[in-house]
Amino acid sequence: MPKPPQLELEEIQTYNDEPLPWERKEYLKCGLYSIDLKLNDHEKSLKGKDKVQISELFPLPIQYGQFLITDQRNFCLPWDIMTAHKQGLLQRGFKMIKTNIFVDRKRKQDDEPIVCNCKPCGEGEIGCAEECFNRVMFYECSPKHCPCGEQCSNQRFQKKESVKKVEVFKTKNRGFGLRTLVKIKKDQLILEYRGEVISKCTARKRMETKYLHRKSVYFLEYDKGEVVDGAVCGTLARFINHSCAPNCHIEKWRAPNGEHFIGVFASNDIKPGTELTYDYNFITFCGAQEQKCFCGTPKCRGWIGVKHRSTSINARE
Ligand SMILES: C[S@@+](CC[C@H](N)C(=O)[O-])C[C@H]1O[C@@H](n2cnc3c(N)ncnc32)[C@H](O)[C@@H]1O
Repeated sequence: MPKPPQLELEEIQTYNDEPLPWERKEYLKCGLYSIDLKLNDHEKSLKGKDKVQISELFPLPIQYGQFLITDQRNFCLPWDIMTAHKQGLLQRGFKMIKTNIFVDRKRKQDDEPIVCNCKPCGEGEIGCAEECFNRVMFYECSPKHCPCGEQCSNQRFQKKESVKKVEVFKTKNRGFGLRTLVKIKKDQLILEYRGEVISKCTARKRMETKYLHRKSVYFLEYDKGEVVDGAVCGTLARFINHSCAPNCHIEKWRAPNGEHFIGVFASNDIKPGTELTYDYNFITFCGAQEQKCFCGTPKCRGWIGVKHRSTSINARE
């Protein structure tokens, strides 16, 4: 059996904003441990340490605890953690997450799903193709309610049908970028852009504090008054750079519970080894102001972000 890599417990993320109960739960679920999130007396006594053992944060049962700590077993890291580790993402303090984290409000739970009028199809046929009115409206069908059942092809985000073989690489002058290792077809969903869903007010606060000296910004408009922040956690989509002549674009799809899926889609067929890019200017990329563009294409406009538009976080409120 191959030896599992030795993972250092990561540096603890600290958040200055007082967390709400569901936010704390969501962070813990996603493995983002923060000293500031745990405020009982025992945890407070741990403050000031750079690194904390998980067993210190969650005291283990008396009889079983010692066994859990000392027992050694081989294990295989899950694919996404392993990939992130190999690409050095863990060291950069970035976590992959499976769903968005809602920081300033609760996730919507039971919105009335919109059901299409497609006819159930025979075995081997594809349901909810181009004519499906949910698809036309950029709504994903609900697995529980769609008349096409298992054959519905309009649940790409929910079925996580993204391109798995992509790779983070270091560019010459634009930080890290993302490229595909496989052929991608026009209109294919490449990746979901996930992160923390925050209000524009929180986004502005973050810009003025913890992101003040950061060169890279990871905000993407989620809904009216809200943005997805992919800086601390998200998917590899947050490594996609801007280009004035891009090969991808962003689409926003409605989820059956009333939330949204933000996706990076292929604008044309893309060959393996090609860097993935989209145009930040055609979607609100709050905060990415006055950055020089180094996309290097003949169509380059010289700047990325919202420099020449009145859509910054401040201007919108
Ligand atoms: C969403 S991040 C993209 C990933 C980023 N390059 C990284 O290393 O994490 C956006 C940031 O990447 C950089 N960037 C993206 N596209 C660029 C471009 N065409 N020219 C210059 N910088 C770019 C800018 O610093 C921008 O704020």
